[in-house]
Amino acid sequence: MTFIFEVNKNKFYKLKKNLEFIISLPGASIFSSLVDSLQVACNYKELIDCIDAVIKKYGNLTRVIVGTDIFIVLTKPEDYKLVLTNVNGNYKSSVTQTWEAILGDGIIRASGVSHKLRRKIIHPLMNIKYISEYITFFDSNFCTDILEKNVDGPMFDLKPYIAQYVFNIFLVTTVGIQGIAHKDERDILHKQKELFKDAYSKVIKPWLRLNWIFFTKNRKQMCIAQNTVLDFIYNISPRKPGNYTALQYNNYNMTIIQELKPIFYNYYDRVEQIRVNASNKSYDVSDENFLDDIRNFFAAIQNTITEATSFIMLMLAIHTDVQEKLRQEILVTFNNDKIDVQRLLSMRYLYMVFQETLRLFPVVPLISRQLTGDIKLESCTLPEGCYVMIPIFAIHRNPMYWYKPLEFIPERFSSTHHRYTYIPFGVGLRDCVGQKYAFLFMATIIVNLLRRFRFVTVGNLNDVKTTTDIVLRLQHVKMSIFRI
Ligand code: HEM
Repeated sequence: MTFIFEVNKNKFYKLKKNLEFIISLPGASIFSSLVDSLQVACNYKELIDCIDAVIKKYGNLTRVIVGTDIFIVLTKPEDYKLVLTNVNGNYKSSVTQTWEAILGDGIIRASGVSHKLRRKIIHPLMNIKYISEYITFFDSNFCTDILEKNVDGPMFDLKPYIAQYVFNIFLVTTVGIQGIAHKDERDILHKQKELFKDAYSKVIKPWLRLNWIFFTKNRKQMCIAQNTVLDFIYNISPRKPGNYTALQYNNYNMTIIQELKPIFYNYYDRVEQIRVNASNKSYDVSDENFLDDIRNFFAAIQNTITEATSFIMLMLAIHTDVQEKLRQEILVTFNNDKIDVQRLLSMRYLYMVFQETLRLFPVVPLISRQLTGDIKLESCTLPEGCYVMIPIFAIHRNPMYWYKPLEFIPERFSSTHHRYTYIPFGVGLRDCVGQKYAFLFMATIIVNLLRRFRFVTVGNLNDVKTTTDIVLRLQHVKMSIFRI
């Protein structure tokens, strides 16, 4: 009894300390934060626009309410660097609970020892040496061949074509499968997208988390969507947990590529090594965790690369001078040769275009944490238990750090900038493990597209329409293509 009392007293004091700190911060009143939060929930405002407006008004270290939680927003590089590189800033915030249907207990949501172990396994597998082996798969004619029917035709949406290509490359590089039955592909991608939208809705409209009240048609659809994606992952996984049985066994028409060691085969070898060597048996990756990590890679690769490549292609179609300059670099570097990593990495202008697009359109626009201990900043101490948000989108468009922040100027990356004002892949202990994979894959697509086609669109940067769920997305990528 005394123990329970002590534990609750402790919790109460932590909460009190937390609230007192939040209220002491300069910024909008809790009441007006609540009004902003309701406007987002009712979709009168986009979350990232709302956060942007709050920061513009109140600056660094302010507060916003998202759903049921109050977040402290950090925009000063020195401050968020201290949080993201501190072990007390290693836990994801409550927001990620709503991502469970998409990510399960995979590495992106995991915390503590389980996260540390899986990151230790995955991180080395994503270095340039390993990723270079996948270049021959990134570099396929399929990427350009599927667009042939649109040459000299009317405007069309490029995004579904990129999504189809990314799906194929995800399969071959992670689990070594080529030639999946195409009838399922659209359905799986569509259901994954619905799950993303649903997870985001639950963040900003917390009442939707009460599944038992809202067991509506939508909830049933989400259960079907979740099971479809899980079944797909189960069917493609090289290892299957004993206690999971696919609802539908899809006998995909697939070929296993023998000459390649895909990411999750390497991953499993490392798990086996740990099992043999570890004296502590709890230091292990369960088969369920293994499956969830494939599911996380599916979500990460499919969504970030499809959206980021779409943003780059749209920027090139709007800024035809940049497109031409990049094409010249591509022709000088490769002409019609097969793509290799050394030459890809030598292309400075391509890298600038990549960086500038992710500055304006960071496909992961916000990151958040819940602190597991106090963190001392220069101006104050963030208390244990508080929620912290780092608005990458707003930081990348802050005029204090960027000259003409709303313009697309790849050349700005020809000179150095403050290391922590540009963070599309996050920073510190949980930064993106897939950044090299992302760059090499996207760079290969762009080289192949630009040396075969010219891309043209109508409108300018102000006409670009985005939406956010967990990822920043383009609504569509309408353009025409012509042969070079
Ligand atoms: C343009 C493409 C991408 C962008 C902008 C991006 C961005 C990010 C960001 C900002 C984080 C940090 C999240 C946080 O701190 O809470 C992250 C984490 C992560 N990313 Fe990416 N990502 C991209 C592509 C990829 C790809 C292609 C993969 C897989 C091959 C991947 C796998 C991951 C994983 C597993 C994590 C979690 C790392 C951890 O928590 O330890 N990402 N990504």
